[in-house]
Amino acid sequence: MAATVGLDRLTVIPKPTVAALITGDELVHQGPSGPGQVRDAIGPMLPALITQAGAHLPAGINHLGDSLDELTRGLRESQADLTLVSGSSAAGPADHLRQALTALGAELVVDGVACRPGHPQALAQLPDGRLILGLPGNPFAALVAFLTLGVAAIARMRGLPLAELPQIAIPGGVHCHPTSTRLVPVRLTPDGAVPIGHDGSAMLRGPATADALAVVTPGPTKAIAARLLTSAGTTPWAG
Ligand SMILES: Nc1nc2c(c(=O)[nH]1)N[C@H]1C(S)=C(S)[C@@H](COP(=O)(O)OP(=O)(O)OC[C@H]3O[C@@H](n4cnc5c(N)ncnc54)[C@H](O)[C@@H]3O)O[C@H]1N2
Ligand code: MOO
Repeated sequence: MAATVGLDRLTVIPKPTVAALITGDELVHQGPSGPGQVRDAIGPMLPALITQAGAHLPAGINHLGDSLDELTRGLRESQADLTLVSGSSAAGPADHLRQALTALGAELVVDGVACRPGHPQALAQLPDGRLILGLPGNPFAALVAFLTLGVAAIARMRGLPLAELPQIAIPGGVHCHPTSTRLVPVRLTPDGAVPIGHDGSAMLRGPATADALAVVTPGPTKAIAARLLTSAGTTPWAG
């Protein structure tokens, strides 16, 4: 098309690159989990999310143990524009993200987001400008964190505006959180959105079977309308 209108030089923005570091000594990657084990549910969902957000994942999914050294090395060696780290965003003895960021001289740009699930997410910038996004270990919380800060970071790296979220009625109402924005899996009907439950932060059943997520603003009681996270190309539900 550029050639047909006689253009010889074009400004292009390359697709951002993303790396994924999945941490957790308790994680297994095949078959059912045994005592003290958890099947990794974040690694399998990230490639499609990253592609839908418009980025590449050239080095695939990397699995790390729960040590500060391993995480610091993984972050230092990552060449990606945006590195995702799951499972070390909180403040427990095996949660090393903040210490690793300090060791690398990173600036913590966002330290927690007032949303449920997903509030321990963190966004940091290394001295050379590359970004690091901490995803909470609970799988629905990790999904929400990617959709909240991950999609926004990738959109801005691509020079794109953030998607406007349409409003939708919730005829039966939905409970608000007093101080945080709730992300609620919903089914879409001709009358509006209907919450489908199974929305605990460790659960993927609700989001996996939802048509979209309702973005419910904080309030004292129930909301009868919400914004809808469903715009094409940015969510797992886009058709
Ligand atoms: N002092 C605080 N502690 C915690 C807070 C807080 O704000 N302050 N928030 C809680 C919330 S909410 C969440 S969510 C978790 C996030 O913790 P981490 O990101 O450090 O994650 P872990 O503790 O390693 O894991 C939490 C939970 O998820 C399981 N997990 C981890 N990775 C995976 C995976 N890839 N696939 C499936 N499940 C995974 C892990 O086994 C744990 O059960 O922090 C709370 N604590
Ligand atoms: O981010 Mo946590 O409970 O919201 O899973």
